[in-house]
Amino acid sequence: MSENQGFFQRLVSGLTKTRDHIVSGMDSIFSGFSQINDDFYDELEETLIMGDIGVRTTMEILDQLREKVKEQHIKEPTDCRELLIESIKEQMGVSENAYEFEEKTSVVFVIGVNGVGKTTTIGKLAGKLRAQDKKVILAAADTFRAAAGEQLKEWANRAQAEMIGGQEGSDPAAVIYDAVAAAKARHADVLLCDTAGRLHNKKNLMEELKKMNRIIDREYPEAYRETLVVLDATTGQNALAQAKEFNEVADITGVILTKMDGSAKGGIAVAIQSELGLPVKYIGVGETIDDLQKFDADEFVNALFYKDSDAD
Ligand SMILES: Nc1nc2c(ncn2[C@@H]2O[C@H](COP(=O)(O)OP(=O)(O)OP(=O)(O)O)[C@@H](O)[C@H]2O)c(=O)[nH]1
Repeated sequence: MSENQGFFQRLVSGLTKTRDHIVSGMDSIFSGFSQINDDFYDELEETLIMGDIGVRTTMEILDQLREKVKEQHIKEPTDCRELLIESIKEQMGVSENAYEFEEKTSVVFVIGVNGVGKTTTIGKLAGKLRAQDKKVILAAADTFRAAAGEQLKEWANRAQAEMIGGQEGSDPAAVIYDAVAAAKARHADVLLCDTAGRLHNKKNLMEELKKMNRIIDREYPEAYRETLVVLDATTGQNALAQAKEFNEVADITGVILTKMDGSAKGGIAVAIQSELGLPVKYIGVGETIDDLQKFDADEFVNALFYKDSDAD
């Protein structure tokens, strides 16, 4: 098995629950109807919405499908499968320069509510960058939660990255200041900042992020900037709502969706890209350091719909 195929198969197995939830339902509609009629479209609509693809996106996908069916004089419901896959891919678009920060001297803020897998994700990302021989420094600026610093330290050790901060209750802005000084002095490639992304006080969160951003603007203006929000894919529509709220308080440049392996709600990746215009950049497909994958919309849809072979 080539490395690429292995990667695809891991994605396929990570998406098992989502596939069972969305694709099996759709396939039974394709085979269960003998003609394309309103009921057929209604059932597809329900399955897509239940699959967390989002209401607006579902409507657009179905409008496109209707158009294509008409244009191409399609009569058989089973012939709609490929058209539907095409439409889902079109909804997701492509984002350019998505991974530029990996190549540049950069500062990456990572935000997200408790328990979404933020610390684990930062550890995985550090591991990924270290594997590319990058010098990585972690800033433990989530200073509210007890043990957050310790947990991050464990990941820093695992990834062989340095960590700055970690004192519970210290000022996050001071941690960022120290971390920037360290990043400059040690010529780090990427400074990954774990921040306390608490949404229950949006004003405070906004102020805190602004303060940290001002420090970087002043002390490290040459650094490339990235703000990633971590969302738990098992929470479906709730993850979409969180992304929306974070987007109101910060200039989010991308999303990391965790726990795709345990989620039946992977369709949320489509909704986040299509409804919010936020690129999903990585997905978490397990708990170990290697379980973070770059997100490729085409590959994602292929892994959902063509589990046995490479669709390209
Ligand atoms: N299956 C699976 N589990 C994951 C994934 N990412 C994180 N987890 C697990 O989710 C749990 C929570 O992860 P943490 O990294 O502690 O979450 P957090 O968001 O940092 O939480 P706080 O530090 O409390 O804000 C841990 O048990 C992780 O192992 C993933 O992609 N797949």
